[in-house]
Amino acid sequence: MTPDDHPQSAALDDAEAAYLERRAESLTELGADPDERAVEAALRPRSLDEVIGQHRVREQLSLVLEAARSRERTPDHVLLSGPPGLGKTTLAMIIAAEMSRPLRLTSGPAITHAGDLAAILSGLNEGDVLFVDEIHRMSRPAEEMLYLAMEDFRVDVIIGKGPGATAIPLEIPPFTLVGATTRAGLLPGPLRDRFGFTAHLEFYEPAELDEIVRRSAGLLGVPADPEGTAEIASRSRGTPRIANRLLRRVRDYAQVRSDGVVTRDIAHRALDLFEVDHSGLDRLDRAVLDVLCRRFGGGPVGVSTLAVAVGEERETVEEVAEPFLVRVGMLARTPRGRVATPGAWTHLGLSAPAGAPFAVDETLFEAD
Ligand SMILES: Nc1ncnc2c1ncn2[C@@H]1O[C@H](COP(=O)(O)OP(=O)(O)OP(=O)(O)O)[C@@H](O)[C@H]1O
Repeated sequence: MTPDDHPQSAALDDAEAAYLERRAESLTELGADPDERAVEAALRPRSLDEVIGQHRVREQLSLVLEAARSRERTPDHVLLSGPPGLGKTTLAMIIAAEMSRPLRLTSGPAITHAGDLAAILSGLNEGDVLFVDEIHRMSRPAEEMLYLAMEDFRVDVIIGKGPGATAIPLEIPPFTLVGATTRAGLLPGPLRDRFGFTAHLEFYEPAELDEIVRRSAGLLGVPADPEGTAEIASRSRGTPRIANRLLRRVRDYAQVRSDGVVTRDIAHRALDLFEVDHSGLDRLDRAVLDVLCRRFGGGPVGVSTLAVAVGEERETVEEVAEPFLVRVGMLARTPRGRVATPGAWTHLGLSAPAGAPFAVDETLFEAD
């Protein structure tokens, strides 16, 4: 099925195009190339049935939506958390499509004043789905306004300042808020508690990524053999967005340097060229491990220091590189800072010095 076959396609495409336009600048992986963005949009699953992996979340969400449909009520508010590129925006779009309702999209950093939020909320119609990306970055006053809106479908708009200020209550039609965050831990308890359904998206297994790459290759009309897609999947850091991006780069390589077919050898050569290694680590991942091992003897070292040492924003190291390195067992978080595991030393082809943290006291490490 092509994206255009889907009944909600037109409505989604408008919302999606406008939203992606606004956040293009911040999507470092996607760049501002309109063609790349169009391809990314075309590859998005349009219904829960098309979503690959995340079986539990899919099943839970399907139940929540079906129950709401049968009661003819708007579904409970939904919080989606997990590292970038795992499908939070895609799921928000699907929630709206499955409820046959329009999706309104905004993001936490765009809501700097409570008034910004009041304007968005007052423009909603009954049953609309409001997607707030990076919800943990909303301003405090807006957050407090959102509590009331989520619970009572009402906000108090404050007119004036100081002792003369008056609160004017404003009714809002019932709506569903879908919040997305890479940092669920940063959400204040009262906000988290107001979501009726919370789902944490996990990194994908290689077999699931392989299915995603095969589906995307099919949609893009890229001829690929099974070993070729498996090679791309195994180097995609457990992340569908990266899998799709690597597929596009391997396709480029296959077209320019070969006969256009994605084989294992072509994928191998292309990904080496783009500095994605066999475990899927990219330049930033390797830089983090390199600095940690070579400069700080394996740690422990604070994440801010690590970020400065690799020349990246703290958020990027914390939200992009770190979760993957923890997941593949190369980095651990401890109360005293980040430390390299034996796997990190092996990956870099180095041997851990006698005083490296893991050799000293394993009880230092937190369970997660
Ligand atoms: N389960 C899935 N099955 C197939 N493709 C997927 C799946 N999840 C995500 N994708 C693909 O990965 C791309 C990235 O997904 P999406 O933009 O929803 O991620 P995200 O979690 O919202 O990331 P960010 O927080 O960085 O915006 C989508 O274009 C889609 O094609």
